[in-house]
Amino acid sequence: MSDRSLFATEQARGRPAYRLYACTILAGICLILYYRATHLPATWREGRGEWIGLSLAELWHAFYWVITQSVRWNPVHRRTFKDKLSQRYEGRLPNVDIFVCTADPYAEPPNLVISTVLSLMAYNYPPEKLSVYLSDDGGSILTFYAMWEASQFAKHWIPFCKRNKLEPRAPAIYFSTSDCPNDKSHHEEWLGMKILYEEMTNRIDAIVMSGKVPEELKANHKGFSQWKPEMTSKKHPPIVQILIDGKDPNALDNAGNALPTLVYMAREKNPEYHHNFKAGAMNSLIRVSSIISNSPIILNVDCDMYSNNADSIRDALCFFLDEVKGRDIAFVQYPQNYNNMTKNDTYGNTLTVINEVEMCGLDSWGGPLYIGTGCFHRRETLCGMKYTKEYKENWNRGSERNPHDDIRKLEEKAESLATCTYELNTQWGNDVGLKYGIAVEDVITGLMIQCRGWKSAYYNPPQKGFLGVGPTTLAQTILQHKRWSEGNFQIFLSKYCTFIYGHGKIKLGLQMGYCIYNLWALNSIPTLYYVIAPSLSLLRGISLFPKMTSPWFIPFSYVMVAKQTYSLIEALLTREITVQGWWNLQRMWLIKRLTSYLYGGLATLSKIVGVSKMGFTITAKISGEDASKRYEQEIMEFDASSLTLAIIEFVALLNMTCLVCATTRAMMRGWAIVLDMYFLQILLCGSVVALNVAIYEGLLLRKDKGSIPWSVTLTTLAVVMLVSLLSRV
Ligand SMILES: O=c1ccn([C@@H]2O[C@H](COP(=O)(O)OP(=O)(O)O[C@H]3O[C@H](CO)[C@@H](O)[C@H](O)[C@H]3O)[C@@H](O)[C@H]2O)c(=O)[nH]1
Ligand SMILES: [Mn+2]
Repeated sequence: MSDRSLFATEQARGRPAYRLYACTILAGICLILYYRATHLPATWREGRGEWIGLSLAELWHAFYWVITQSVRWNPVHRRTFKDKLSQRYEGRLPNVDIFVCTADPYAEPPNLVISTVLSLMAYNYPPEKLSVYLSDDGGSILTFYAMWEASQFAKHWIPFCKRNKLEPRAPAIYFSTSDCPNDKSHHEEWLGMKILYEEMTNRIDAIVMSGKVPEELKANHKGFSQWKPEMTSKKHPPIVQILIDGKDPNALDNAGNALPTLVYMAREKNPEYHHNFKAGAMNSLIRVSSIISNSPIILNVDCDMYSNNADSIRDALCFFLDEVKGRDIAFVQYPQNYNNMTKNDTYGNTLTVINEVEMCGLDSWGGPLYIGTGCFHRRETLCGMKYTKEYKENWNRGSERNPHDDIRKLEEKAESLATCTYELNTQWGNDVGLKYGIAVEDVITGLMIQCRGWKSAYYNPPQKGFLGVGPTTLAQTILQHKRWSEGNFQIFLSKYCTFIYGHGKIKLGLQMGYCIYNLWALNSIPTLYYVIAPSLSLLRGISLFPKMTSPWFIPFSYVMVAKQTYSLIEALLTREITVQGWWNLQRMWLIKRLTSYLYGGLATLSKIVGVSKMGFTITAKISGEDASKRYEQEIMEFDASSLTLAIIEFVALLNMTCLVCATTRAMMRGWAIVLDMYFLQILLCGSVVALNVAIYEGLLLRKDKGSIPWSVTLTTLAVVMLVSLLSRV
């Protein structure tokens, strides 16, 4: 590492041990496959069909396991040297634009949005170099009103944060988690700020509830006049309002310092033109910002992802400004962390394994995926530039506006860049900007950037950079993962399939890494088969695994036990997952495969044959009081649709039935014989039952609103009985 480096890359510890372990698993898997191929039952009555099915499922799992090794082979961790950055660049730090996306004032309350916006405006960074843009896909005057309030409150909030070095700088979070300081001098200031903040949020809440902004308030800003009664969220002209112009010498906070620029944008909406969801919003922001601030660096966050670390911009710049290793870095991705997870993470939403293990592994092959939020980009690479050795960034770039220019004229020009027709017959959404047509616009865009020769870096500091709101019910979790698995599978089936499109452009390890997610959807069928066929065979008295006394028993049991043990150790080593949390993760692993991935896969296929169109269901950021209480108590909320629940319940009840039958048989015939014949099958079936205890509770024991309706329980029970009987004929 040279002295001038602004960041360091370190290899994760324990790799030789891991690789040794991986080799033993690989050997075990080969033996299993060999055994399957050479011990095919002679007749169909003896389970030949099930055997073949099981072999195929195991073949798939073996392949998928190999794919997942890419990200565990050589993980790396990054460290930054911010003091060196300040020493060398303090006076000439580049301008930074920040893009925040919101889409619906009711699903994403304006108070949540502005708390995020305020946290970003208060970064520990020269305010005159900072511009924050909000894209409002709801085109709502309520959100605009909240933004206007935020622009006023910022004058108090930003100096308060900087003076007291607060963390986090999202007021909603700060005031709900910190207590009033004891010493008298700060006491008053603190209380005053809290009251100011609460009065503002109360005003905003009241206006959001009433659904309209009172006339006398509209007089406060010219922007309100842009809204006309006939406008709806689906049909309205483009609106751009510069709420704070950082270039205006009079735009100062109450300590006399400059303020960051703050811009509200609602791109034009018209049902006749497809708006391409978040990708469309981002592309409009790229254009609108290009004439207002045009900074070389763009940070992109979702409206719920507030800044939790005031130094994140400086950290990210350590990567970009490193003269040797930073030249080819296109984006710096932070992990997606949530602030609303319970201790044992009922729905396995913390993404800890992805954040702490897999992203670090991807980083060693050329960089993590772009995951849509908490990501710093170079403007040029987002706009389609290819990497060449000669490329030199112009860090001084920024719009050369005259502070006395007519702001309304500038806004009008910006509005003309955010119309529905602007992109017609252009490369926007294709080679320029974020890519359209794929449900995970972020992943595909990042992949295309990497295939143009760029790298990315993953930065996961101990003080988390960004925190957002994760799903809090089963239905939301399933829905989010359906969108993700659908979009990822879409990539795999398109011409952007990493093995083809990425071939020769990105490393094989990275191609494999992408496929971990691209192939989520395909995991559903083999998993479904694996939790049904062996259990049904158990019921029928067909043995599908080697006897306990056979030497082949060893590879099977080794792979099963060692993989689970490793997964538990990996989880515990992150220090963020409890044992109970790991167990919940295993349950969700099963549930996601049986629902999200299955539906995601089907949705992709139906889109390819043209039956359905792409959608983007926003993840809810608020939930009812009753449901929130159960969430806090870590009680599962079975609010998913009946069909979704039916699959989970079917698998749970079927395995229960099979386990009961096997136990009865063992009691009649003697445990020794039955265990020898069926040990692994019973183990598998028993594990599924153990994982599903929470489901049985929801089905049979609980009576609260979050439990499973009796109609669904009875229907599934009837189907399970029918299937069990039929299978024995
Ligand atoms: O038409 C739309 C739909 C969504 N959004 C915004 O997109 C963001 C992400 O939506 P959310 O419902 O929170 O989805 P998540 O599943 O939490 O999002 C993850 O996955 C998405 C891709 O599926 C990425 O775009 C996100 O950045 C990533 O956080 C939010 O800020 C929305 O306001 C829009 O701006 N316009
Ligand atoms: Mn989100």
